[in-house]
Amino acid sequence: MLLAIDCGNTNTVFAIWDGEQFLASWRTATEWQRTADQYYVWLSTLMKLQGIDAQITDMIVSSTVPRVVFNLRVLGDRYFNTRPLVVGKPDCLLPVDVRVDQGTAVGPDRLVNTVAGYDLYGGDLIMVDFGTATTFDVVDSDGAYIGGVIAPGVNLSLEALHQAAAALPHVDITKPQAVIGTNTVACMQSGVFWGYVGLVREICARIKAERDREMRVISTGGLAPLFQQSEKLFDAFEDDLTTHGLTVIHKYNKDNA
Ligand SMILES: Nc1ncnc2c1ncn2[C@@H]1O[C@H](COP(=O)(O)OP(=O)(O)OP(=O)(O)O)[C@@H](O)[C@H]1O
Ligand SMILES: CC(C)(CO)[C@@H](O)C(=O)NCCC(=O)O
Ligand SMILES: [K+]
Repeated sequence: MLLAIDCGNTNTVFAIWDGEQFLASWRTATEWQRTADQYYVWLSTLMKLQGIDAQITDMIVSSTVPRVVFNLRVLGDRYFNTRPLVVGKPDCLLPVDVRVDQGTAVGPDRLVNTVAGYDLYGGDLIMVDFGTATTFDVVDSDGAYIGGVIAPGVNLSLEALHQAAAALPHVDITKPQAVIGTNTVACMQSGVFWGYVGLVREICARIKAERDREMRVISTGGLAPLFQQSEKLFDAFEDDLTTHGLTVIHKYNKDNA
């Protein structure tokens, strides 16, 4: 059984797969201080609750926070007797090329999204991930990652307004009733919601123009459906794109070991 871990700057997802079959996933806040023993108590409790009793034999990790990797390695070593594959490390092979400026350390989540997108949809894609940051990953016709765009995340933008301006409250994102807000919260939601609709449209249009071809736009991340419900920004939405990509990379490394 495979334990696939996707650590973002805000949240970490643990997913369990039996071959091609998805069994369960759980989400926790990302905290680099958490020890292997803490992870194990949490994880084994949830596995028991879900009735998963088979042993974990393999682990793969994608982490945008380098410091958490140490304790996840210890988790594998101490409790599952396995050495995790870590996306982005030289001993983790990728089934696609990465064509960027020399010395660039591409976020492993973006590489994993590229692999997942190519596996599910083929080439010529724009993968949009609404996480801590909103990222656009451009996938070439042969599946290569050829660069993209990093924009501030939706929640981060709202939080920045709250942090920087004394009179602006903490606000959760939602689709506003109108563009013209008649109270502070509505004004903030309008700015971020419609600003984001414009951002996604403009960036995708410019990527397509720069590539001079049609490209499919695939979205992932908890906030994607909120944007899609009002405007058709994406050709498809994938709920667990990153964990799917992790299974593809794990299999590729097994097959090419
Ligand atoms: N309707 C909604 N309104 C506000 N927040 C939402 C809504 N739906 C989902 N979310 C939030 O979206 C986030 C989705 O998680 P996702 O994995 O896409 O990004 P993240 O975990 O915040 O970022 P990262 O992967 O960078 O850590 C969660 O934090 C969830 O609380
Ligand atoms: C952009 C984020 C924060 C999105 O999670 C992550 O992919 C990252 O830390 N990237 C490193 C820089 C890059 O991808 O070019
Ligand atoms: K994510």
